[in-house]
Amino acid sequence: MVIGTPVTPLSKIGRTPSRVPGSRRTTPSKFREEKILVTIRVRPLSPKEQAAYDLIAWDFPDEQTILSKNLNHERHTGPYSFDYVFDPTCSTSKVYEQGARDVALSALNGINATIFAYGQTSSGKTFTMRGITESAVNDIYEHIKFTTERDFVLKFSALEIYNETVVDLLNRESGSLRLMDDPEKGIIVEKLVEEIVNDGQHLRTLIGTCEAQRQIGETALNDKSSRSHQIIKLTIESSIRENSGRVKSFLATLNLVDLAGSERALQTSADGTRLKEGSHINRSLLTLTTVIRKLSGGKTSGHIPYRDSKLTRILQPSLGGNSRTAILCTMSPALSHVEQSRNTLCFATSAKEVVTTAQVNMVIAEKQLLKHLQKEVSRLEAELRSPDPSASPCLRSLLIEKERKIQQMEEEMNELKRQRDLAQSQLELERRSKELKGSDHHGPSCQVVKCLSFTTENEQVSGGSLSTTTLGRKKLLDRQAAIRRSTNSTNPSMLVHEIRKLEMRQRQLGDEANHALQLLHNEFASRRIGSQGATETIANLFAEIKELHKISCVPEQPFEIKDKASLKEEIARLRSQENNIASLEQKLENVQRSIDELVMHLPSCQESADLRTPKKKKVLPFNLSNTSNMPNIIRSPCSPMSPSSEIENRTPEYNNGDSFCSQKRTPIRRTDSNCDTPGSRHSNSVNMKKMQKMFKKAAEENIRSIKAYVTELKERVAKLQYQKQLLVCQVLELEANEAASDEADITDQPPLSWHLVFEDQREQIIMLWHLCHVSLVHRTQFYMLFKGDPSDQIYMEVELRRLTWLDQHLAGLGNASPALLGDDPADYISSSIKALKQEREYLAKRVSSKLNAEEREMLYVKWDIPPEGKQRRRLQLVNKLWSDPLNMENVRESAEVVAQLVGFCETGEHVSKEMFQLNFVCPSDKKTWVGWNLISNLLHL
Ligand SMILES: Nc1ncnc2c1ncn2[C@@H]1O[C@H](COP(=O)(O)OP(=O)(O)OP(=O)(O)O)[C@@H](O)[C@H]1O
Repeated sequence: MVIGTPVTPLSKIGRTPSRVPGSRRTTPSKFREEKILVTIRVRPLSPKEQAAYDLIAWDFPDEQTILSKNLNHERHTGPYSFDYVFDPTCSTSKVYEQGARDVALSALNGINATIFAYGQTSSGKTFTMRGITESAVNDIYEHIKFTTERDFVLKFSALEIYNETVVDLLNRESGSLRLMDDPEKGIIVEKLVEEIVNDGQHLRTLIGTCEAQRQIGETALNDKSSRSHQIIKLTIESSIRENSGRVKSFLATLNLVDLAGSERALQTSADGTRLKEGSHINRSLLTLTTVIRKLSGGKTSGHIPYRDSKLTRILQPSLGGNSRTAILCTMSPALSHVEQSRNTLCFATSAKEVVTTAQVNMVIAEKQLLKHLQKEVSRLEAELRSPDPSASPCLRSLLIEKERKIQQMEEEMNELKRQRDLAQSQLELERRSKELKGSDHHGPSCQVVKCLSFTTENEQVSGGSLSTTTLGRKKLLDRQAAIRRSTNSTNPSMLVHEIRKLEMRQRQLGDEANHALQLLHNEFASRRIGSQGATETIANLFAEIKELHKISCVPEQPFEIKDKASLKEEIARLRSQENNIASLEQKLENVQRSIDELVMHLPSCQESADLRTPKKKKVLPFNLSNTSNMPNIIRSPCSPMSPSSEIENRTPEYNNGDSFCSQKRTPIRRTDSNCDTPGSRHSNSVNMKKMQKMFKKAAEENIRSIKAYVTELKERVAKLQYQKQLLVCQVLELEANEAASDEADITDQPPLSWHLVFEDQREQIIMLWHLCHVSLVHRTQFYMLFKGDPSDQIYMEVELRRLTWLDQHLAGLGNASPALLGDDPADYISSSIKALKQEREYLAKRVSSKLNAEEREMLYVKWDIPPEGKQRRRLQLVNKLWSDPLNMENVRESAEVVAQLVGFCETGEHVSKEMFQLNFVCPSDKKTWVGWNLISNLLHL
């Protein structure tokens, strides 16, 4: 039978706290107050009593109550209530189970316990205690047998108090032993032999020896009357080794006390020695009764006469002290002993009011540990006050680590500052450009982000992530090129419809580019400025734009898709378009470069303008009064987003009839309209120098404005390209679905090659997560969910595309035109880094609750985290998570740890693949994308 932890009935919990004599000997952890467990055992009538036709004088209406039968027609005695009342039929094992076991086994858990039998002579104390002791010994060894995680040491000692003399029952020769007050341990019996118990049998032998040594005498009531109080003391120490390596020990004593019986000299017919014994017995029992009575009155201070007898001195801790206590009161049922029985019941009634305050006793070693820890704390405090790196290697390495981090942070700050300065200057440019554009808030710049433009394979990516490794970056550049090349798809009608829409926009872009070029041409032609080179450049640009227009011109077709063959045709057409888009991009690049060249020519323009002053006089469209309207005059051409009504060039106030300025939607016509107008004639009277200066300024601004616009066009083409790629992703998804029903479709994607592709893509994704400061939780979820299953293909592709795009965006932030980012671009990166930092802090808080001590320790050792400061270690631990994108071991372990910290498992109980949905909705809809959200929200995807 396995012995469980003893439990005290709630009803036993007392109210009155009491002093704890003897509690100083060990380190108590917590104490609990409870009343003494008091039970009554009534033995059967003895043969002698039966022979004398004695009657049973008591009734037992229930298990808790006893009352007299009123056989002599006297008044009723009782009823008396106790924790249990055992009638003459009850076995000793039942008495043990209900009246002693719980208390006795407390000693196994470091709580002192005392069980004693009290009663009139010959009432059955020794009989009962013998059975109790035997059962307790059995239970204790049973418990030890099944509690393998703890080491137990049992020590045995025994004494008797005979005629107020304490005698060692294991060593009678030692004579009378003295009682001593020990400040730590309370009352101790000097020189009392304590023997270590080997096993249960050894213990039984020792108990037997003591019984044999005990003073027994024959009285009229009992042939073998105990003439002394016997106390068997079992000290139980148990130790357990905790995870921390600290040994935790409990120490408690179980006292098994068999008191001598109270007796009446008359009844026992005692004389001589027996009379003397009886008088000592009675006196000590009287003291015990007094002590119990006083304690039961709730007295915790004041005089309690413990010292009036050796019995009460020794039992002091058990009576209202640091002990759980059970008193078994035995009585004869006989009518002839009813008076003594009443006394016993009175004693029991008092005893049940006594409250003890038992505590779990930790072994003194804990105090030593505490002292040691205090010393350690003082030492560390002193070290912190005057850090001496040479004194502690750990501290030194921490300092080095800190310095390294500070340096790294400084570098990051410098980089961010650099990016901020760059962005500020770009913002300044944008501001000026906006001033020129006046109230037009609907132009393409409102919709487009500069960074959408793709880099070529050979192009250097500037302003990229701070911790990019060359290897990782090179792979990503390769990937970007690969993405541009990749187009393989089938063609559902919906997608074709989408693609056609995009193509329409593409055509519009071509138109706008054309307009831009014409405007540029007109600017130069009408002013007759620029060199021969500039004229040639413009001519070339025209040709290119024409070409561009031709490319993007797709004949309108109905979108209806009839069968699979036509789907394939459409896809094939799209594939051919891919190159056209690339070439469109290239051409816009050329346009931009050409414009750059023209801007370079501006100083010479000024010179030539000065030289041709007389001619210019005739053609100058401006005078001083219309400078405020200049932004309206030199606005960019309309975009598909801009309503035509907003793009008209307003007529300057003072030149209402000016043909140049009054043209609507067609600034080109300015060249056709002769500047020999009333306005121009009026300008002849204006100071020529001032006009020249103004013209030069206007031309400059105009060209810059066109340049900015072409940049935007380029961006929009890039975005178009990206949108097309996303559509291709969707086609891939459909293909994957189709594959389930049509195996032939996947024959060109053998499992082996997919596996290799998967590994490659995963490495790239991991690197991109790192570069783009993507949330660790997102990384972990994705990593755990997608393990290379063929159905993961589309998810991998999409994740890669998203990240590639985002990475390009971040890399382009440093040199992109501000194009309505609105805020400081450096903020985007820093806010992502900040979000990641917050996420790490959040994870650090979960380390101690989600990882057990062993797991933590293992990771600390594995990741070389010095043993300094719990909190610091946790933070260092989470800082190592997902910190090395090239180390797949680190990646795998990081994913496992983060999964454990946030509490999701590989089976995807809390996450699903659908979370990484393919329809490219704004990622802000996804709850888990902490870092990604911040960035992508800003991109207006
Ligand atoms: N519950 C019982 N069932 C049967 N016999 C019992 C029971 N209790 C006691 N006896 C018998 O009664 C007699 C007296 O018991 P015991 O010696 O235990 O009394 P005691 O209270 O210890 O007396 P004393 O104080 O004189 O030592 C013994 O012969 C014992 O076997």
